Amino acid sequence: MPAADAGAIAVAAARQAQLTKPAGSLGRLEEIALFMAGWSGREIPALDHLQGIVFAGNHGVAAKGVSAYPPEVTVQMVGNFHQGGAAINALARTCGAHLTIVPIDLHRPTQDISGAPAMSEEECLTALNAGAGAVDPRADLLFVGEMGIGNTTPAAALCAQAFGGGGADWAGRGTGLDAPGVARKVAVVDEALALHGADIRDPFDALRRLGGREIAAMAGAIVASRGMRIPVLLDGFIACASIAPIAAAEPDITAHCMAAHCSAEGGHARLLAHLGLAPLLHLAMRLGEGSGAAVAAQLVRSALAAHAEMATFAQAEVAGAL
Ligand SMILES: O=C(O)c1ccc[n+]([C@@H]2O[C@H](COP(=O)([O-])O)[C@@H](O)[C@H]2O)c1
Ligand SMILES: Cc1cc2nc[nH]c2cc1C
Repeated sequence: MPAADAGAIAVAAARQAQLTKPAGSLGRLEEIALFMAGWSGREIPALDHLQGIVFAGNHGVAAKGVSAYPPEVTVQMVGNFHQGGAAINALARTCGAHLTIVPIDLHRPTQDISGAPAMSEEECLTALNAGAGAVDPRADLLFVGEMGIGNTTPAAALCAQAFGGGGADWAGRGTGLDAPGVARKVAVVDEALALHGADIRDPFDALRRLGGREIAAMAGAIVASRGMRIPVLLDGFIACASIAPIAAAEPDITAHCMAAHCSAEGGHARLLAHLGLAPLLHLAMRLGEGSGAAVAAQLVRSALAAHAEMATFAQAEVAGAL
């Protein structure tokens, strides 16, 4: 897998040091500019092609009463995405993202993970490839998000499998479950782990048994982006959980990723800590759809604008540090 361009980072850092501000005073905006320099290979990175992808899938485990909403909302929200009426449509418009909607076999939910593998090998591979194939090679930044009623349950199971712990450590309220609902969800995650845990051989097998189509697709998109040196803004709990199986085996896989935000979903902060990612925002969001990533994309724009447009001390004839 390609690494960031250390030469471009060094040149961009030298530029940062000359801009008219106390050294380091733009804080994480400076880090973002250097991160983008590393993955674009340019001293002054552009953000001309921002792509957002929302993958959608349905989950057999939703029949177990693990969501506050019915599964038909998934296909209905995909309709809303196509009509431009969802939160992500508004947020993508305002951050200047081109939005790609990728529903995957919505008429065919995965199997309930507490009783069977979610997908066959072929189904999981198809979903991974759908994710990889949705990435626009011209993108200079990608954000990934999802829609799938019930998907915080497989996401919790993937986290537990990757980083240890059980349902109680990783299952949260999702779309707004009450306490008995969360207790059901904890039990379902633990059943899935008991059924599959010992058989899981590798990250692909974890995604196949415990994941879902939109989850595997996000993993495919994240890995494909790395191959193309496209940096990625990860959205919430489910988007981050998609890469957990691979990250547990190969921590460097998220080197081209930034965590857009820490969602209100209980396990997300813990998951980000395991991934070694410091979220850009804490907004108590828990929507999914790539919505937190679209908001964070505005920060990337701000970071790159300052990096590209500020005068140097010499240009502005401002005295440097003592
Ligand atoms: O992004 C998050 O952190 C997040 C947290 C909670 C819920 N969601 C969204 O809500 C759905 C999953 O919640 P649930 O309760 O149906 O498992 C799915 O469509 C996600 O996009 C998303
Ligand atoms: C309405 C609705 C919109 C969503 N977007 C992402 N997950 C969602 C879940 C629901 C219920």
